Amino acid sequence: MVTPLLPAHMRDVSVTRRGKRLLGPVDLTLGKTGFTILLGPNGAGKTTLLKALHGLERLSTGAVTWAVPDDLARMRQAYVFQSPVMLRRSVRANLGYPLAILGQPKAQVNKAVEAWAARIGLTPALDRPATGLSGGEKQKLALARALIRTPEMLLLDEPCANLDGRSVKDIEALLQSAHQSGTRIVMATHDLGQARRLATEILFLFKGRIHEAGPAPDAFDAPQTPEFKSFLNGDILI
Ligand SMILES: Nc1ncnc2c1ncn2[C@@H]1O[C@H](COP(=O)(O)OP(=O)(O)OP(=O)(O)O)[C@@H](O)[C@H]1O
Repeated sequence: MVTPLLPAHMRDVSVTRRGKRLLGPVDLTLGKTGFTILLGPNGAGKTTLLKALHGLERLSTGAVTWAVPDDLARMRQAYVFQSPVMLRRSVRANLGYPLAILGQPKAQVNKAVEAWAARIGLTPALDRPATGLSGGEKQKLALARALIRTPEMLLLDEPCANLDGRSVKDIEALLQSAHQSGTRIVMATHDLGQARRLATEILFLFKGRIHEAGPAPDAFDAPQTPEFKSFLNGDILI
């Protein structure tokens, strides 16, 4: 039997750069299932926390541990950046890339690519350069490219920033479906409506620290900290 990736633990994690603490100290356990939404004002440390979890940030103190060794843990996660990074190749090559580097046979890669292209409405664009897609199309492609190898954990940094309603709806549907299929999701967003629609669990960050953590309906209905209350009221936190 394959050892599950989760739970993951952040213990006393902090990130300091040029004398400024960007994150922490943070203690956090991510359970085996759930859709965690990271909320917080600009500069609260959401991106830093996501990167620290994925091993992209040098930690100043503490450690992130998974139920499997770090190198295996990394391979079983996918990270979607706020601005999607496209290979200067076709949509087909972008979508198939994660499977191709795993050495999967071409026919199998093509089958998966075509199924995912159909799901995200990009079948007609398969042989066009990915760099020419619209913002919404690029973000859907980035998400499909992350999901094509069914990661156990998906980390997303504001994947819907600057997208129109149609694209947001499509991306949320893909995320809901991945969550229902068992992918553990941690996602930063500025959009409270989106957080209410998607979250099973909320983490509210302010000045690099977690101020609120808990099940989503409770956190929204009865916020425990003055900072999260103010944030939900739309106040400007400084
Ligand atoms: N490499 C770095 N060196 C110095 N400061 C940094 C570095 N990276 C990020 N910061 C600062 O760290 C703080 C936290 O940034 P982070 O991007 O994690 O916040 P965020 O909550 O994701 O913000 P936003 O919602 O604006 O994306 C910010 O004040 C940012 O300017």
